Amino acid sequence: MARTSAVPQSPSAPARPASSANAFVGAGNKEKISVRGLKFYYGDSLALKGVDLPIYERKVTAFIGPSGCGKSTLLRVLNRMYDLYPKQRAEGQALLDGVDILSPKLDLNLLRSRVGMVFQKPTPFPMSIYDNIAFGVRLYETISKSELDGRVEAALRRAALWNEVKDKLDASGLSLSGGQQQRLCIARSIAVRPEVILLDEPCSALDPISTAKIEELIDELKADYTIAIVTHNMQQASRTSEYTAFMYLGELIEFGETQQIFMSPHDRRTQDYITGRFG
Ligand SMILES: Nc1ncnc2c1ncn2[C@@H]1O[C@H](COP(=O)(O)OP(=O)(O)OP(=O)(O)O)[C@@H](O)[C@H]1O
Repeated sequence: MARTSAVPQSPSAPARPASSANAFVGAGNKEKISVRGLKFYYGDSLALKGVDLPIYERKVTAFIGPSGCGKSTLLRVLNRMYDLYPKQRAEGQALLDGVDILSPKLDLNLLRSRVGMVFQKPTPFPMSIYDNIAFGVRLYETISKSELDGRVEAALRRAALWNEVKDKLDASGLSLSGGQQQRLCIARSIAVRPEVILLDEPCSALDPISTAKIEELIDELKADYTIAIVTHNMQQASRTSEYTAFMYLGELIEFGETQQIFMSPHDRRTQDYITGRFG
């Protein structure tokens, strides 16, 4: 399926403020997503207070910060997860290849085929392993059974799960272990060939071996996908990402190359958070 947008490119995207300390971070990389002046409301409560941030193509960007600072909210904006809730609204801009994700005219199915999301708790559908993967592909494309078989196998291989499930593709996705279920969800996400994958604390419910497998997978996937990951695990952020965004109370405090953020953060709050001295 062609992934053209239903919404024209936005010619009026405001430039990132020149005064921003982060203005030159990542120069030379392509911005896959550009977040500009993003505010998010839960009813009257302002959860994101004007966030500016690039998410670079085929890089991993980690979002860190204390509980409630708005990390998940930001990720949910990027594939319009909030759309089902009438009292939740976003203002500002979030551009995907220059196209405004927040536009009411945007085709949400198309957006979600381009921007996939994996949640903290593994969420396999109550159906077979095969159908968990095939479901999304069937939703977006009409392909032959043999092509579909190939897509299912390729996604499961890519998610490093094929060898564990190839002899039981008809078994329920819910019969897998937590770590396998999470890799199934990642396979489900990549089977529809998204461009961006949002991972919201994907390892928080997993043991260290499953966590290591997911981290290896992230490392492998970034050759082809743009990845944003929310994590409370500082080692995971520093191991998996090229860029890190530190958020606090709905604001982006600091964004930079992961090594810089962890070795020489510019802001005292970032320093305190990554060294565990916060609050
Ligand atoms: N459904 C909701 N209704 C009202 N307020 C919400 C809702 N979800 C989140 N919030 C509020 O929005 C703010 C940001 O929450 P969010 O879940 O994005 O934070 P977070 O950084 O992802 O936290 P955590 O690390 O604990 O997952 C918090 O103050 C939270 O209480």
